[in-house]
Amino acid sequence: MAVQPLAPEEIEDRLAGLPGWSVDEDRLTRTYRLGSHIAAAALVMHIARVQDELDHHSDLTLGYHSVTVSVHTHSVGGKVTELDVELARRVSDLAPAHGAS
Ligand SMILES: C[C@H](O)[C@H](O)[C@H]1CNC2=NC(N)=NC(=O)C2=N1
Repeated sequence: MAVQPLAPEEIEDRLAGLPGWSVDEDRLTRTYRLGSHIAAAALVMHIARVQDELDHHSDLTLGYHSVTVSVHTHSVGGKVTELDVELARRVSDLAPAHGAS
């Protein structure tokens, strides 16, 4: 079955398992803080590799000591789907190894 937008209660349920993440204007988002700009850039690269693996891509904003991840699903008109939740879970799993918080 094709991916479908999640209902508001489904999004709340998924957010309960994704500490630090929130939904803003139909985007699943989190900002990570890192110890240096290079550490932040390395996190961006790691996330980019996972995104190509999943064939699902967030917008990544590289700051001085920060990375902001913002994702929705283009193919359903920019709503939050299970694909976004899966990417958020993958990012949550890999971020601590970068010292991200
Ligand atoms: C052809 C390719 O599978 C699609 O364009 C993928 C790529 N990455 C994507 N990323 C996101 N966030 N939403 C999509 O609908 C999407 N579609």
